[in-house]
Amino acid sequence: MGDEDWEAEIIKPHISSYVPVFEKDRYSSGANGDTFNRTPASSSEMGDGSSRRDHFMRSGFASGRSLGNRDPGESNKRENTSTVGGFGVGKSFGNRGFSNNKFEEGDSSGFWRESSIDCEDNQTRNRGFSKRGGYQDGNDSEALGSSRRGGRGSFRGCRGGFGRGSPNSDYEQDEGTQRSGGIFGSRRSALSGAGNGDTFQSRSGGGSGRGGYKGLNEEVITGSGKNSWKSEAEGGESGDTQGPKVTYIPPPPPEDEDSIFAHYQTGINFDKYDTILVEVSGHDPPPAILTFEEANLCQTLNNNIAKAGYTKLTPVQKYSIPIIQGGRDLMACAQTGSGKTAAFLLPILAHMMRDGITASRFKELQEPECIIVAPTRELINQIYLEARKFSFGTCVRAVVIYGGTQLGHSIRQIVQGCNILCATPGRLMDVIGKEKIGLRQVKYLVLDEADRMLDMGFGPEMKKLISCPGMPSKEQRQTLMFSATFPEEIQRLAGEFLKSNYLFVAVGQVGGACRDVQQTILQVGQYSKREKLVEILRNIGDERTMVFVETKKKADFIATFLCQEKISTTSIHGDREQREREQALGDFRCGKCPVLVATSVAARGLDIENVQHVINFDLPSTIDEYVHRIGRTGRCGNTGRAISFFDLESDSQLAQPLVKVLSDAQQDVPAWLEEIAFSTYGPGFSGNARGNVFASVDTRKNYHGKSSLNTAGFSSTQAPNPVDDESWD
Ligand SMILES: Nc1ncnc2c1ncn2[C@@H]1O[C@H](COP(=O)(O)OP(=O)(O)OP(=O)(O)O)[C@@H](O)[C@H]1O
Repeated sequence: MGDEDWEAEIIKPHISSYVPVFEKDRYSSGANGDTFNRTPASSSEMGDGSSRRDHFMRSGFASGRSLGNRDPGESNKRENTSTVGGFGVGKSFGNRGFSNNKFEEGDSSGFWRESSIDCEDNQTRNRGFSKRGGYQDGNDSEALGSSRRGGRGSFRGCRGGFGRGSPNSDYEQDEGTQRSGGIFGSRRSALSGAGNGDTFQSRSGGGSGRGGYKGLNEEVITGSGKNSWKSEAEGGESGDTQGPKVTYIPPPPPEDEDSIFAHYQTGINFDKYDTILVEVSGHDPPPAILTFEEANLCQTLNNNIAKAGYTKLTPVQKYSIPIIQGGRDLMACAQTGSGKTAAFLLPILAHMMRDGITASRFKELQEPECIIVAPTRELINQIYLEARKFSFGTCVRAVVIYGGTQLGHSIRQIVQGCNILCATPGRLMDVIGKEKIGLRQVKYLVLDEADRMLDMGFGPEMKKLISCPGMPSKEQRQTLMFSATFPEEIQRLAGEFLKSNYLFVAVGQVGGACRDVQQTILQVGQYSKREKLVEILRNIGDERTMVFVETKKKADFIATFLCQEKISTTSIHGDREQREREQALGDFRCGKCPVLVATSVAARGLDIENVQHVINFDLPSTIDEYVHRIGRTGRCGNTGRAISFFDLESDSQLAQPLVKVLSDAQQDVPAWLEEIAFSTYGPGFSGNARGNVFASVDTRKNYHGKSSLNTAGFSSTQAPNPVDDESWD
C-alpha cells in the first residue's frame, strides 16, 4: 500500500511531524520531550494490538499533536481509529502564504538524465499548496512541517520526475529538495522539473515572500541572467529582509583536546581490510603507500593522526593519499566506514601546510583553498569535525556552514578566517552569492558522497558551483570524489568535473556492502512490521539501533509508536527543525535514546559509535541506498547487524539486486528471495553468480583496471578489462 493511502486516511485529524511529548507523570520523557526511557512493557500493555492501540491513544499527545493509530501501511485495511487530540495546539497552521502560482518548467539542460519516475509530491503537493494562508488540505506531514516553520512558505522542489532516489524519501530534502527539480537556470522565474515542458504548481509559490521555492527548511539558490549563479540571498532563508528568519545557532563543538580527538576503537576486522582487492584505473597512477610514515606528513599532522588513534592506513587511504599528493584528480569508491574522510583530508592538509595558506582573519571576502561539499547537514558537520581534528595546532582553519541555521552565524564563522570550507550546497551558494566567499583560491574541491552530489538532486547545484565566477577550471583545481557507491551513469556525469586523466580507485566491489555487516532479510508484510520491530528491539535491548523508514511522516509515526511501547526512541528527518535534528542525533549518540528512527537523510556518511544494528523497516527503493543505510553499522572493522523487512507486495523489484549484494558480501541468501529474484527476472538471472569482482568499475572503457591487494606491492593477476577505443570523456 502506498503512502498516498495513508495520507488520504489522515486528512483529519492532522498529524504533527513531531514525535509527540508524552505525559510526564506517566513516562519519563527525554529532555526534548521526544524520548521515552526504555522499560519492559507490562504484558497487559503489550498484550495485543488493541490494548496497544488504546494505550497509544490514551497516552497523552499533551500538546494536542495526535497521530492516527496505524502505520501508513495499515491505512485502508483497518478501521480508522483516529486519535483524540486534534491538531494544531501549539503548532500553528498559520498563514503559510501559499499561492496558486504556477511555475513553468524550465529547460533541464540535458545534462541530467530524465526518467519517468514521478516525484512523490506531484499529487500531494498539488493537494497541499494551493491554499493561500490557512492550513493545507493536503495535510501530509510535510505540510505540517512547513506550517511548523511559521509560514515560511516552502517548495520542496518536486524532483522533477527524474530521480533515482526514493520518491518518498526525504533524503534529498536536506539541502537539495527544493532544488531538485533539475534546475540550471533561473530559480526565480522558472522551475525546471521533468524537463518535459509541463507545468506544476509550486507548493509555496511566491506567496512566501521569500522569493521562490525554498524547501521546508532550506536556503534557496536562485537567480537569473548573469547572476544566475548567485544565491537569492535577500529572499531566501538566509536573507535578512524577507520571510521568517532562521535563527538557530548550533552550539559550538567542545574545544578541549580530549573531545576533539575522541574516537572509537577499530574493530576486530580492521586488519581484514588488507585482504580487500583494490583496483586503480587511469594513466600512470602513483604507487600506493603502506604506512603513514610513507606519506611524509608534517609533524603536527602526524601527531594529530596519532592522537586520533590511527596507526594503520585503510586501503582507500593507502591509495588515495599518494594520488592526491601527486596532484591528480580522483574518483574513489570504497566500502562504508572504511576511512574515506581521512583519505582526502590528510593529503589536502599536508599540501596546505606545505604551500602555505592565504586566508586571513576578518577579511570581508574569504577565499578558501579547499571546499568540501556533502549532501546532509549532519554529515558535513561530521566532516568538519574531522577537519578540525586533523588541522589541530596548525594555521589551517576549517569552517562549517549548513542550512537550517542562521546565515549570520555562518558568515561570522567565515569571516574569522576560512581555509577549508565544509558546506552543504545550498548554504554554500548563499554565501557565495553574498560575496562572503570567493572562489579564486580554490585548489581542492571535494565531493563526499559524490554520486549523491552529482545526481539530479544536487547535480545542478554542483554544476552551478563549478561555473561560478572565479572558480578555477577543472584544469586548475584538484577535484576529488568519494563514495561507497558509484553508479555508472553518475560516473559519466562526473567527467564534467574532473580532469580527463583522473584516477579511479575501487576498493572491493564498487557499490558493494560492507562485509562486516551481517545482513538478514526477513519476509514481513506491512501489517506485521510494527509488531516484528518491537519484538526485535526488545531482544536487542539497549544496543544502539537505527531504524530506517521511507517517509518523514512514517518516521514520526514509528518513533511515536515505539515511544508508546516504552522504547526510548528519537527521530531524524528533513521535516524536523535543525535544532531537533541535532538534538536527536545527540541523544542517539550518547545513548540516551538507543533507537533512532530515520529517513534516508541519515543513510549516508554518519559515523556513530556503537551502532550495532540497522533495521530497514521499509526497504529503500534503490540498492545503493540499502548499501549506505546498512553501512551505518559495521564501521572501521567493527561488526554490525542489519535486518531488513522485505514486503512481497512492494519490494520485489529489489530482490535481484539484493541477492547480488548479499552474495557478493558472502551473506546467506534466503531461498525465497532467490525465487522472487528469479521469478521477477526470469531464467537469465543468476543471483549467485558473482561475476567480475569489479562488476562496475571505471566507466571509461579505455582504461585497464590494475588490481592489487592493498598491500600495494602485490599485483594480482586478474584479467584486464576489455579495452575500448572510445572513452566517454
Ligand atoms: N586509519 C584509520 N585508523 C583508525 N580509524 C580510522 C582510520 N581511518 C578512519 N578511521 C575511523 O573510521 C571511522 C569511519 O571513517 P569514515 O567516516 O571516514 O568512513 P567512510 O568511508 O567515509 O564511511 P561512509 O561511506 O559511511 O561515509 C571514523 O570513525 C574514522 O575516524
